[in-house]
Amino acid sequence: TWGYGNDNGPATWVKSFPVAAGTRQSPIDIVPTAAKCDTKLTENPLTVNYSPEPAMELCNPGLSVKANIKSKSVIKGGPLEGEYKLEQFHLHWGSADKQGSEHTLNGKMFPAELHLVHYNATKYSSFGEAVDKPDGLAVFGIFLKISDKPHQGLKSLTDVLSEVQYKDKSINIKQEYNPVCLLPDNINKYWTYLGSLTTPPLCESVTWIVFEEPIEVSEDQMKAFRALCCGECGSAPIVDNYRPPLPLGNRQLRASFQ
Ligand SMILES: NS(=O)(=O)c1ccc(B(O)O)cc1
Ligand SMILES: [Zn+2]
Repeated sequence: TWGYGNDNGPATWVKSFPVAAGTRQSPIDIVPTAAKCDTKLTENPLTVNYSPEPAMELCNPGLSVKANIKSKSVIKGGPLEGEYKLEQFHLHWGSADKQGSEHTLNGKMFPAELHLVHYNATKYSSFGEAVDKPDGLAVFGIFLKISDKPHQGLKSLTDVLSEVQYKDKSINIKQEYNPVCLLPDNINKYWTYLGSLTTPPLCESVTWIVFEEPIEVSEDQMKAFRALCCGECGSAPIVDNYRPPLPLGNRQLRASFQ
């Protein structure tokens, strides 16, 4: 099956998933000077209405770490038509701080990138129905950068990652958890473009919203992600689970700010 190794990594995915060679693939390199500031985005601010998740499920599907959301947490506005409901969030990270993010900023990689995955609940009745529709999904991309202080919101998760170290392990976070704690302070400054899932099946169904402001995490928190395993005890660590950027082609990258 697909992965991030030499024999099954991003360059091989097109064999089983021809859309990998499509015209609206993700991630991309974000070049702020090439983005068009669109006042329609500022006039219609992005609104986030997240709710606390009691007993949030955290799992290790083998190539990342993922939290599944059951409560009604929704977003709308900005580039979105209708209301999009949070389905899950997960991350991509590197084996070292010099790499790990999927989107890049003027060619620069961040140590990690957090994805909050939403589906168009106005038009579709489930994530599964929305996942392959051109207006089906909206994903928040949030860059992580290293600081000397841990990220408090992520700490509830990084402190228990050892309990989902191996593939198919899952736990419930006892303390109720509101994913709003994962967002940067300023969500009014973002870039948006039409793209895809960054892993197979690579569906071209995502309106990407990538925030300018990173969230700050500690080196110890990065080490906790890098200690997760792809399989059972003794299997390789989950690291470098990122797809490198694809050409923007003739897509328009829009900015919500000057
Ligand atoms: N990495 S991503 O946010 O583009 C993403 C989200 C969901 C799925 B999926 O449900 O298969 C795959 C990739
Ligand atoms: Zn992702």
